[in-house]
Order: sequence, then C-alpha cells, then structure tokens
Amino acid sequence: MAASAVKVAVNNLSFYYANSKALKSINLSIHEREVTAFIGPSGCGKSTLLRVLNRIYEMYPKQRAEGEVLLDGKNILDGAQDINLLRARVGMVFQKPTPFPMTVYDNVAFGIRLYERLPKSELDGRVEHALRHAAIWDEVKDKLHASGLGLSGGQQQRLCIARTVATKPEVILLDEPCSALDPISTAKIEELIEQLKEEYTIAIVTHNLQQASRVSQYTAFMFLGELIEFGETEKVFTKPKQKKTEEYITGRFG
Ligand SMILES: Nc1ncnc2c1ncn2[C@@H]1O[C@H](COP(=O)(O)OP(=O)(O)OP(=O)(O)O)[C@@H](O)[C@H]1O
Repeated sequence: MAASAVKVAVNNLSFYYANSKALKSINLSIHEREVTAFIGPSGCGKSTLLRVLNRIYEMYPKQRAEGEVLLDGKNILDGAQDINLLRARVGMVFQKPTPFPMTVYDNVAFGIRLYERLPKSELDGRVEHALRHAAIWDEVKDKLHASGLGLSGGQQQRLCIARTVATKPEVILLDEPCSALDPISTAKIEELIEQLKEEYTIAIVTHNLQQASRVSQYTAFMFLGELIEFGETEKVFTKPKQKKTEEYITGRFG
C-alpha cells in the first residue's frame, strides 16, 4: 500500500484527568484521506485520544494534554490555536446520535450559518449536498422541515454526519458511531465511511474488530493508556508484531 501524506502527527502525547494519566506518550500518524481505527479494551484511552484531536476535552475542568498534535504540521495544542477554527477543520460525531431539537434542514444549516453568511438558494444547495454526502438525502428530502428527532436512530446518525460534513471539515472523528445502531444502519454507515474517505481524513473508535478491519486502512491498538501497536490494518490483523495485539484480536481478552 502506497503511504499517503500525514495529516495529523501525534508526538509524545500524554493526557491527564486531574492527576490520573489516561494517555502515556502516544506517537502515531493519521494519514490523509485514509481511515484510521482505534481499538482496544474498555478504558484503554481510545475516546480520550480522539477528544484531544479537536480539543473538545477543554470544555471540562481539570483535563489537560501534554505533547504535540500537528495538524498539517502546526501544533493544535498551542495556546495560539483558534478553537473555533480547529473545530471547523476537525469535526466530530458521537456514539449516540445527537441531532439538535430542530428541523432536519436546520440541523445541517446550523453549522454552516455559524461560519458563513449565504443567500438562501446557496444555503439550500449546501444542505442538500451535505445530506447527499451523508447518504440520507433520499430518505429526508420530503421531510426537511420536520424535526430531526423524528428520524430513526440510524437516520439520526447520518444526519449528524451530514451536519459535520456541511462545514467542510478536513478531518472527521467518529467515536463508536455505530454502537447504538442495528446491523442494517451499521452497514449503511460503513458504506458511507468508505465514500467519505475519498474526501476526508477519518479517525474512528470502534469496539467492533470486524468493523475496524472492514473500514480502516490503519489500526492503532491501545491498552491501559499506551499505544501497543500501530500499522496497516491488514498487517495488524493478520501478522501483529506484539503478543498483546494478537491476544486481543483473537479474543483472548477484552
Ligand atoms: N471524565 C473523566 N474523568 C476521569 N477519568 C476519566 C474520564 N473519562 C475517562 N476517564 C478514564 O480515562 C481512561 C480512558 O478512558 P476512555 O474513555 O478514553 O477509554 P476508551 O478506550 O474509549 O473506553 P471505552 O471503550 O469503554 O469507551 C479510563 O481509565 C477512564 O476511566
């Protein structure tokens, strides 16, 4: 596999919840327009790592990161980083679908309106484009002005993905996006991830090892706050270098 450019470089990253160290000197690269999966047993730090990549942890007290996270070569942990700009460049979709209590249309338009002032016709076009991108347009085109909360769980999650892509991010963080979904909705999201990777750099946390092997090109295996193994997904799953990785992917613990 020809290696693509590095979009995000994580260097010596440690993370603390008050005095408790949840990430221990992590080093890895997230490649541009590829999918990187984060796997490992519960509590190993997968979500924590993802939450550093758009500094969402800063919304909570007593949480802090040390080290470097370079986005296109610039350290986003630097105090000079504009947080709104960072969150526009690095979008996030959470485990439970979180549509806003507003119409389908406004859910998608909301983010766009925060960053840009567009005439109505252009905004309509952007909303449609985002919904098409999230593979949900056909299901909602006749109910754009109904509440987003009236959609099924799988539709709500794709609406959240539409909301994220609407602001044209460069990186999309997906934190267990399918864990609340049935197998059909899960398959749709996996197909969608495959399409989104043509344009975006994607990092996904998943408990589902088959999902990681299906959707990702790179896999990071974490254990107790450490990165145990990182590499091309095919290699990590078929010829892991570390014994711990092998034990985990063969289901011996976790
Ligand atoms: N808000 C918090 N305050 C204190 N400790 C936390 C907090 N959130 C997570 N932790 C701790 O940090 C460590 C890493 O948690 P994290 O949620 O990143 O793991 P995870 O691998 O994503 O787990 P899961 O797969 O269960 O979601 C765990 O020991 C957890 O208890």
